[in-house]
Amino acid sequence: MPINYSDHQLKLSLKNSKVLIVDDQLLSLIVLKKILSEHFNVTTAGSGEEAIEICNVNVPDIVLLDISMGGMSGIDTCLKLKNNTETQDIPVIFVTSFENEEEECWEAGAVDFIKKPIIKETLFRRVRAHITLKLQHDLLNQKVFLDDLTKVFNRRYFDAHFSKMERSALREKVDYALLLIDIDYFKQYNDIYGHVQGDTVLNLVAQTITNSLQRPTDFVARYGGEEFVVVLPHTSTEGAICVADKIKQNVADLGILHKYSEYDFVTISIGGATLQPYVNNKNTLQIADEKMYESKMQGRNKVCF
Ligand SMILES: Nc1nc2c(ncn2[C@@H]2O[C@H](COP(=O)(O)OP(=O)(O)OP(=O)(O)O)[C@@H](O)[C@H]2O)c(=O)[nH]1
Repeated sequence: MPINYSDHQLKLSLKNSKVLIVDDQLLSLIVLKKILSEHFNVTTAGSGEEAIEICNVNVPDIVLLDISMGGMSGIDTCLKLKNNTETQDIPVIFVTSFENEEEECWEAGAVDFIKKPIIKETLFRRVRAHITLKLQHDLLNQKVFLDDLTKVFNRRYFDAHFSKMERSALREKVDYALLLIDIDYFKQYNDIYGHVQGDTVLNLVAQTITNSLQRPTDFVARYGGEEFVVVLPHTSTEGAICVADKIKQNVADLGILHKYSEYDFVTISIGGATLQPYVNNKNTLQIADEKMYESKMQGRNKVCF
């Protein structure tokens, strides 16, 4: 089912959408930028290497890529973007004056290509069409992968991304950590204060966990009713314990009264596990779950690894 933006919303999103133009010919960059910056937020890069750097820091909504450049070619730049989970969804349009490179462009993952000499109206309309599709795709993803109540990622997102991430961590031999977080005595909280207040607490805890994470690649998902899972890529056990302690403290510091709890406030129990590809490849999720249970057994408001 198509998702409809209102005209006003769409215009606003298009105006703010980020276009990256990559070309090693200054004149081409100037011409393309002049046409597109009337409608979009345009950045330029003079090489494939620079484009990759920009995309890693500030992901654009679309990339316009010259095929033949000194240094990294357009095709190699595109392949590099498509091989990185953070940048693989950026649509890439090739801009070319060559006739016989179409096949290679499609194979590299391009969504389209535009032939030189550039026709102003064609360029604008093609770019606009692809950005509109991208915005609709992002909106759909948001609806499919966000938890309605807390607005953090949902279980579906976690399941979809976790196994992919676990495989890439094993392949690249890097550590990553997983935290399972459960609100203590939440059944009693609902019973005493009511479900509406319970929902408010779930929201506050979700936001507190989110605010405790610092790296853009870290993420939190609602794993079940009152349970959250945090994924910390490229993180050692020591680092993950620091993050877990911080989350536990920040939730306790909210000071949400809970008469039933021996701590008098809402607290959380955390179980953690780290995947160390050189040492083990055990099921991190299962270990984190067992550790979380250990935290409960040790008196709650604890972190166990
Ligand atoms: N308000 C609210 N409550 C929920 C939601 N999802 C799950 N819950 C409640 O969370 C409670 C979880 O209770 P239990 O699994 O027994 O655990 P607990 O009371 O937190 O006890 P411990 O985990 O042992 O500390 C249940 O009462 C669920 O109804 C939700 O979306 N909103």
